[in-house]
Amino acid sequence: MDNIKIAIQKSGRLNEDSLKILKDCGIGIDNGRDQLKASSRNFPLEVFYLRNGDIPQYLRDGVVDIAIIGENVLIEKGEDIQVAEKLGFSKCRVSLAVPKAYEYNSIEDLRGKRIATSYPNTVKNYLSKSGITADLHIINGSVEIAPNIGLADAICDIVSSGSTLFKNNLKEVEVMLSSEAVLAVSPKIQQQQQEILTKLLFRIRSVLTARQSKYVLMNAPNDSLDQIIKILPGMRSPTVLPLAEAGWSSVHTVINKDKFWEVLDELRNAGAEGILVCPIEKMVL
Ligand SMILES: Nc1ncnc2c1ncn2[C@@H]1O[C@H](COP(=O)(O)OP(=O)(O)OP(=O)(O)O)[C@@H](O)[C@H]1O
Ligand SMILES: O=P(O)(O)OC[C@H]1O[C@H](OP(=O)(O)OP(=O)(O)O)[C@H](O)[C@@H]1O
Ligand SMILES: [Mg+2]
Repeated sequence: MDNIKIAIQKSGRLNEDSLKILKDCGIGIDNGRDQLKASSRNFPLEVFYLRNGDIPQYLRDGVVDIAIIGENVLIEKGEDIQVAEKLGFSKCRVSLAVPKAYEYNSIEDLRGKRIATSYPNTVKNYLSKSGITADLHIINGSVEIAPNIGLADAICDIVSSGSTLFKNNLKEVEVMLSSEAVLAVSPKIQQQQQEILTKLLFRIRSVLTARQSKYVLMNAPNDSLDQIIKILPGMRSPTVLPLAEAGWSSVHTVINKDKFWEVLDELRNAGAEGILVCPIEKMVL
């Protein structure tokens, strides 16, 4: 069987988490330093290490079959390319920002202004929805410095914690889109590679579901069991096993990791004790 070719970012913010998700899928990659191409030893997959910004074109040309890429880059350069799955890491937004001192009222304030950005199509499309055009200065990095050196009146760039904006005396005024890493698919993918992709997606989804979930165990007095079971937002009904001590049971379930803290107090008030929360490695629904 032929391999499926996957592009991942060579270096930068997506590289480590992209390799990690493949590893969590049980895909071993012999990763020679400075290698631009590597094969898996136990899955029909070949990895190409590329620049994030170049990946849409490689997908379009069919040089690679799939890729892990920032959704924001697809929106900017590859609206024709399909997303197979959102991967839950490298979450950020693409926003417009202006100097802190500027009294911003609405998008109208940007009409005819100079905007520095690496995302010209995204900005143009966003402004055009309000019938606005601006003077775009396309730069590849350190965009946030542009207003301070007199190059632009506003910027459009990636915002995550907001600390880069803060350090450069800027404020976020419009969130144009939210982004995360995604698995994108070439429009030229062949049948054989599509079959490998189906297998890979099954593994990825099992990993993503497991990352979202926790295995929770607790001891509970039998007369509180009904109440505790009602509180637990489980996959299905929890497992209840008798403890050696009469009148007590052990309750096991799987819950969404964000939900755990929400229900913890309720569980304790209902009489649950010795609550254990364990990570789950893979979860097949
Ligand atoms: N501060 C951030 N927080 C979270 N995600 C981010 C952040 N900055 C960038 N990203 C996401 O990670 C992707 C890669 O960003 P990074 O800065 O590593 O590379 P790049 O300069 O966009 O790409 P290239 O590989 O072409 O040099 C971005 O497209 C975006 O989706
Ligand atoms: O809101 P924050 O948490 O400060 O993150 C936003 C910053 O992160 C990215 O830059 P990066 O560090 O990737 O540098 P780069 O410009 O060289 O890509 C992005 O271009 C912003 O500048
Ligand atoms: Mg960056």
